[in-house]
Amino acid sequence: MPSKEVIRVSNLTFYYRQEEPIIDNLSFSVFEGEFFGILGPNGSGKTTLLRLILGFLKPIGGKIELFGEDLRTFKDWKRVGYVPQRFYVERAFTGTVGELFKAVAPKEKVGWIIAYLHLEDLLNKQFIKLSGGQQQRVLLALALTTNPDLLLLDEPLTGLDIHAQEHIENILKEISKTKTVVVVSHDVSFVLRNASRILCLGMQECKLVKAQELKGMLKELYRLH
Ligand SMILES: Nc1ncnc2c1ncn2[C@@H]1O[C@H](COP(=O)(O)OP(=O)(O)OP(=O)(O)O)[C@@H](O)[C@H]1O
Repeated sequence: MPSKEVIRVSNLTFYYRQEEPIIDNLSFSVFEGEFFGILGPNGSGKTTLLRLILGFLKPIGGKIELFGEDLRTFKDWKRVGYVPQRFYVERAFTGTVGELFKAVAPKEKVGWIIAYLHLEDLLNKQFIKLSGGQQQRVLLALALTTNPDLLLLDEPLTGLDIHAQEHIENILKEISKTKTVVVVSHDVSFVLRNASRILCLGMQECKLVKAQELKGMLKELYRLH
């Protein structure tokens, strides 16, 4: 039996300014249990695509479905976890890590995730004063508090040192055993190591490829001519 579609994007079109199309008639599906990568050069629309899937932006044309339901009527947001780019949230989170968790859910509901990601020692610290790797673990934990079936991550490794990158990658590997994971990343080797299929944005035509097919396309994707 074929896997269920967790995300279905059909003929999606989006632009901020009509003269500059960002996403043009894009169609693809993400299936249950997949580790799905989204690659593309700066400005190719990766974050925009995630924001469309999350309903923060409305498509100009086409349709998005989550768990088989049209996004326009979808309400089961507990099934979807989102880890935004760390640099975007850094200034917005002024409190301690403990306060952040308190704002999201009661202690008995987030206790498991605090233990799972070893965040106990960080609870009294201010988010802004944590290291990049620690901040990323907190953002991951916040996204996991509802125990979502689908996790969307925007550049989870950016700005982290090798040690922190390895740590986050291992956590994501573990998480992907039980959840569908969609990752936007600039780190081609990270995506190649983990994703089974990869959507490449920003080429003349967006392409959906299997990981083993990607290597031959990197020149075109990143315009390395
Ligand atoms: N709110 C906005 N208003 C107008 N244009 C925007 C807005 N957000 C993004 N853009 C433009 O849309 C294009 C796609 O941006 P987006 O952030 O989705 O790309 P990206 O692939 O995620 O880039 P990066 O790799 O740099 O994070 C860029 O040209 C960007 O300047």
